[in-house]
Amino acid sequence: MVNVHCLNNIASCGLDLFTADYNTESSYEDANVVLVRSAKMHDLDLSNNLVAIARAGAGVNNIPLESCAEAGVVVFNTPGANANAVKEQVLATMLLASRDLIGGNKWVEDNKDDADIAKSTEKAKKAFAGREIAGKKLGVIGLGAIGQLVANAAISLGMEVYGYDPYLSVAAALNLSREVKHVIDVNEIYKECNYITVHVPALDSTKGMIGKEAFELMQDGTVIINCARDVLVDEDVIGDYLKSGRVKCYVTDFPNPKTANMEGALCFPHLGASSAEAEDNCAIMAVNEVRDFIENGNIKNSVNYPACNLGVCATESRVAVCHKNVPAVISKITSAMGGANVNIESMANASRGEYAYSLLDLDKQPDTSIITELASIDGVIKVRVVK
Ligand SMILES: NC(=O)C1=CN([C@@H]2O[C@H](COP(=O)(O)OP(=O)(O)OC[C@H]3O[C@@H](n4cnc5c(N)ncnc54)[C@H](O)[C@@H]3O)[C@@H](O)[C@H]2O)C=CC1
Ligand SMILES: O=C(O)CCC(=O)C(=O)O
Repeated sequence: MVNVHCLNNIASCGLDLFTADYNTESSYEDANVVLVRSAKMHDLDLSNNLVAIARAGAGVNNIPLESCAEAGVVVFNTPGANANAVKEQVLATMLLASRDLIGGNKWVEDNKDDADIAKSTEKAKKAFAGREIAGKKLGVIGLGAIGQLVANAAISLGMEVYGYDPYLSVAAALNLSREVKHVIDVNEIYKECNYITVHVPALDSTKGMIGKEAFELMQDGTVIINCARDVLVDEDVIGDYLKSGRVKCYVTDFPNPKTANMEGALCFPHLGASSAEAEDNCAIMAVNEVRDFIENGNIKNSVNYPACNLGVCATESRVAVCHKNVPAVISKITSAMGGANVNIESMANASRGEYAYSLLDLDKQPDTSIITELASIDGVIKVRVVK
């Protein structure tokens, strides 16, 4: 039985994909697999039972990736599975920041008992007039799964779009409308754009990336949309720029005591991925990744171990080894197998930074003494008999 613990609500259409070999009611302590959305895992212990964590979503800043790698816990995410939901949220908030639909709706709510509301409407509405987004310039910082969808959608809405992503993947580049102006200096976006939306991961290198220097370059009345993570924008200084009018509106999906009380901030309670479709997509992708890992040892969409795939095991046994990416580990593994007269029928190995992963298909079941021997090799982190 494989024990699964869900730290957050995971859509049932995903959990339903687990067969009777999985117990989805496990405690965290007994879990072999953890499914998570935004729950913070940095202060949780990583038990020896744990082999995989799947983030049903994109951002993994709530998971201690390095400690997991060091403990042989493979962490997955679900790239692109919630991107359309966030794209739609960005478009909606761009419109809300341009047309005072929220103020107008509140006015109706406040005047709902006025028998003459139809007449007063025509007088009141001028207070809620706004501007159109067509013809305006949008800067998209980060052209991954979400950024590219936002950029393309904004083009179809008649905006002029600037995109910035120094690590743009070939796949993302191919999906991007040719009308998006790809800039190599992010300052061009700060100087030129009326709307700026950020879609990068929260990393040490991206924290505070939209700060004083960026605000100083912007035009008066700039709208900033942050549906990525609060730490990307310097929220200690943005209040001053909202007061001065340099920034007209700061949309954030990550309210905190500072922004929730900030005039000019339009805050939402982390709703970007909260659509039924995104929740289903993420749950299905996460469970499929976990099942392929547990049942076949294959790794796809990990954020701390390399991709590695040997398909479905057709030999007597398969062993998976998480290890350090250092010399001689693989030769020691193969000689331990040879010494025990176990033949390696096929093998896959891949590395990612300091860590590596090997899958070995064997002609016979290795006995426990070989597994113990493998586990004791210097540089080996975790050994799992997959079949
Ligand atoms: N509000 C919400 O509910 C959601 C928020 N997110 C957030 O959005 C972020 C982006 O999500 P995806 O587009 O799915 O991820 P992604 O991994 O597909 O795209 C991220 C892009 O950022 C680029 N990038 C990295 N550093 C950069 C830098 N310094 N400057 C410019 N570009 C840089 C990468 O090259 C990549 O193309 C996630 O990391 C997460 O924090 C994601 C989904 C839902
Ligand atoms: O699961 C959620 O609602 C949060 C989604 C998110 O922030 C992400 O995928 O990075």
